[in-house]
Amino acid sequence: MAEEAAAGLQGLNIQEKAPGGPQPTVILVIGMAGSGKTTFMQRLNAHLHATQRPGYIINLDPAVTNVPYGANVDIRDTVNYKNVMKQYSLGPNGAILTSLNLFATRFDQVVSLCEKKRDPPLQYIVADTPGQIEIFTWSASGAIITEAFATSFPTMIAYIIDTPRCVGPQTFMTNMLQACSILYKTRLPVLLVFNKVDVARHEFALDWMADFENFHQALDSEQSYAASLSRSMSLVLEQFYQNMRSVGVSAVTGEGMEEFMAAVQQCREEYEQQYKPDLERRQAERAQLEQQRQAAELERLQADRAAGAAAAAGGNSGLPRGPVVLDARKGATLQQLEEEEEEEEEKLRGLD
Ligand SMILES: Nc1nc2c(ncn2[C@@H]2O[C@H](COP(=O)(O)OP(=O)(O)OP(=O)(O)O)[C@@H](O)[C@H]2O)c(=O)[nH]1
Repeated sequence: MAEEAAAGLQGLNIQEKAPGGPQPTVILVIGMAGSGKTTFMQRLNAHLHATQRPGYIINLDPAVTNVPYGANVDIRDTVNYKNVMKQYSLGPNGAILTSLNLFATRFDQVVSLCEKKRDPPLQYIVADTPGQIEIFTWSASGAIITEAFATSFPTMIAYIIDTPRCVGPQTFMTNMLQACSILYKTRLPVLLVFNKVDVARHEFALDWMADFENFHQALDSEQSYAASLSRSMSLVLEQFYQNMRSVGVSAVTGEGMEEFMAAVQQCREEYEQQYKPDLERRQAERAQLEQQRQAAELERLQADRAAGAAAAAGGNSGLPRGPVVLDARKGATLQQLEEEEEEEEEKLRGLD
């Protein structure tokens, strides 16, 4: 595995694929800057090792200076973020986005690495994403990477939340809206991971999600426009909360990690029952549309060829050969018109 990381993606020759057995679950770790993604990755990696669940760790953050967990694939081995910044005269966020775009073009190779036969077989593939959340969730490269995983493996999103910061109802609402938008964009199972429970317990958040009146009470003291927006949004999000799984963890102490693993299993089941049939339906629809497009193209091509052949057979006049009835003179054929024309010419010659 170290060799793969050291080699980056250069010159990979992946031939052996894992046989039919159960596929590993992909956990995409997403969250706002400072929510504790990297620390959580480190904890999860340690937990997988301790409980003997073979995992494969991927770092997709090109700007991170220190990766405290041993990544099997690291975007930094393939793309140099600082060079990208210089070469394309970009700022830090533009360079992260461009690095991710460059990496996405070769992501099929990462998927092949994940599919490679191993003994014991992989159970989990965990990917850390850039701290600037929108660079992954709202970019084409983020969508390509997510879809590449989701079409190959059971995939879910672990949305990391900084619990102590969410004690403020408006920060809580901002986090919920982000999670909701990710759910609707990717359609993948999303697990809300309330991190840092060693600093602040997450039960208040569960309470707000279970009953919006409790959330409104928390907002009572605030009269700003943002507070009233949060109040309205809590009603909109009621349905979203009902379908949402959540778990409280501490990436520092390791609390809640087994509950997290159990929730991941439930998300995997949800993927199999809901996302996969939907994905297969969308793929079938896409294939049917492609078939229809090809049939229409073929028909157009055949019509063009037929018209071309007819034009060639009609000589330079461009008119089809034979006694074709012309519109301008009802009943007159091309032959008749030519004869009449000759007669006219003879008459004129006679006059001369
Ligand atoms: N007390 C406590 N602190 C935590 C926990 N998880 C992370 N932290 C701290 O939160 C800060 C941010 O953690 P990171 O893991 O760097 O967060 P991140 O989301 O990867 O940050 P970016 O890469 O900048 O987006 C660090 O100081 C961590 O030590 C936790 O469970 N408990």
